[in-house]
Order: sequence, then structure tokens, then C-alpha cells
Amino acid sequence: MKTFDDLFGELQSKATERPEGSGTVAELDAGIHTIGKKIVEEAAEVWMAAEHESDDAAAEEISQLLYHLQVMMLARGLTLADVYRHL
Ligand SMILES: N=c1c2ncn([C@@H]3O[C@H](COP(=O)(O)OP(=O)(O)OP(=O)(O)O)[C@@H](O)[C@H]3O)c2ncn1[C@@H]1O[C@H](COP(=O)(O)O)[C@@H](O)[C@H]1O
Repeated sequence: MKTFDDLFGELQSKATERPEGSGTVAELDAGIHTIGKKIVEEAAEVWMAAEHESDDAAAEEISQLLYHLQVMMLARGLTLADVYRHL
């Protein structure tokens, strides 16, 4: 099973290697403003799923929010350590 750290390593590689068809590369190219809007949208979907949908649906929405947060970290040049030191 992929972990949070595994996904971040994968996204770092995507950002460096810029493979054709990568949604991550497209989102990074779209920029921080667009990524921020996606985070707000996904956060709302987490809220709605948690209130009204199944455990699995809520977990899926949470995974999508975590993904977009990682894309924002990459866009800002932040590492996992930069975030973890605040936990
Ligand atoms: N975990 C994710 C992931 N979670 C969410 N998303 C993106 O976030 C969007 C959210 O999905 P929604 O169901 O909310 O769809 P939506 O709002 O209609 O989507 P859009 O219209 O905005 O595309 C999806 O369209 C995906 O583009 C993700 N995109 C990629 N990953 C993983 O990231 C890695 C790299 O992916 P690529 O860069 O695409 O190769 C792979 O391991 C992927 O599995």
C-alpha cells in the first residue's frame, strides 16, 4: 500500500522528470493559485463525504486532499521535513 511519504517521492520524480500525461505536472504548471482552489474544492468534498457518505467515500476524498496538499508543497519547494517539524 502506498504511504504519504511514498506518494511524495513519486510526485517529486514526476516534477523532475515531467513525464507526458502527468496530472501532477499539469497542476504544477497551472500554478499555486489553481492548486489552492483545488485544495479548497477537495476540502469541501472531504467535509461533505464525512457528513453524508460512506467511510470508503470519505477516505477517498481525504486521499485526494492529501494529494493536492503534496502538489502545493512541491509548488512551494517544501519538503516533508519542512512540514513534519510543525507536527
Ligand atoms: N493520488 C492521486 C490523486 N488524487 C487526486 N488526484 C487528482 O485530483 C482530481 C480529483 O478528482 P475528483 O474526483 O475530485 O475529480 P474532478 O474534480 O472532476 O477532477 P478534475 O476535473 O479537477 O480533474 C483527479 O482528477 C486527479 O487528477 C490525483 N492525481 C494523482 N494521484 C496519484 O499521483 C501519482 C502521479 O499521478 P500523475 O502525475 O497523474 O502521473 C499517481 O500515483 C496517482 O495515483
